[in-house]
Amino acid sequence: MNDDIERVLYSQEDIAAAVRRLGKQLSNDYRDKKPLVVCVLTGAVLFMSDIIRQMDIYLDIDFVDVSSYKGGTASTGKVELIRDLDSDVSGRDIIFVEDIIDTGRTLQFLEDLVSDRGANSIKVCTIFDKPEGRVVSAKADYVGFNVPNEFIVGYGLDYKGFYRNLPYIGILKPSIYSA
Ligand SMILES: O=P(O)(O)OC[C@H]1O[C@H](OP(=O)(O)OP(=O)(O)O)[C@H](O)[C@@H]1O
Ligand code: HPA
Repeated sequence: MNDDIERVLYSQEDIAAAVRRLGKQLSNDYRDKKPLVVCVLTGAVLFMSDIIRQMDIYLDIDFVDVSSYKGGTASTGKVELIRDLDSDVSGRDIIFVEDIIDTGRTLQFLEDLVSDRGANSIKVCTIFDKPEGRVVSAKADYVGFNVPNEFIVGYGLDYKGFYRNLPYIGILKPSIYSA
C-alpha cells in the first residue's frame, strides 16, 4: 500500500503537532461548555480519536454518517444521511470533527441539520481544509492544514475505501487511478 504513494504531504509527526495545537485551542474555548463533539464518519475516525484525547474538558461524543463521494475522487453533488445522531442537539454546543472540507457540501448539510434541531452553537474542526475545492460556502473554525487542490489519502481519507489506515497524508501515483 505504501508503494502506491507518489508524495507525502504531511508526516505522522506533522499531524500529531497540529492535533495537539487544535486540542489546546478547543480546550480553552470550550472550558465551561460541555460540548457535544460529533465525528463525521467514516473519514474523521482517526482524527476524532486523537483530538478528543487532547481536550482536557468535559465533553460527550456522537457520530453521524453522510456520504457524497461513493468511493471515487469527485463529489456526486448529493449528500446522503446514512446514520443519524443519537443525541438530542437542542440547546447544545456542537463541534463537528471532520477530516476534510472540500466542496463544502457535507458541512453545509450537517450545519443545516443541527441548526434546524435547535443547536445553541455550531463550530467545525477539520484537520484538512481544501479552500480551492469549494462550490458552496462553508467555513471551518479550527483547521489543521490548508491543503492544495489535489486528491489526498491517508489519516482516515480514502480512495475507493482504501488507504484510510496510512498514518500520514499522501498523493497517489497517477497509475493507481488508471488501474
Ligand atoms: O466538502 P465535501 O466535498 O462535502 O467533502 C468532504 C467530505 O467528503 C468525505 O466524506 P465521504 O462522503 O467521502 O465519506 P467517508 O468519510 O465515508 O469517506 C470527507 O470525509 C468529508 O466528510
Ligand atoms: O482529497 C480528498 N481525499 C479523500 N476524500 C476526500 N473527500 C473530499 N476530498 C477528499
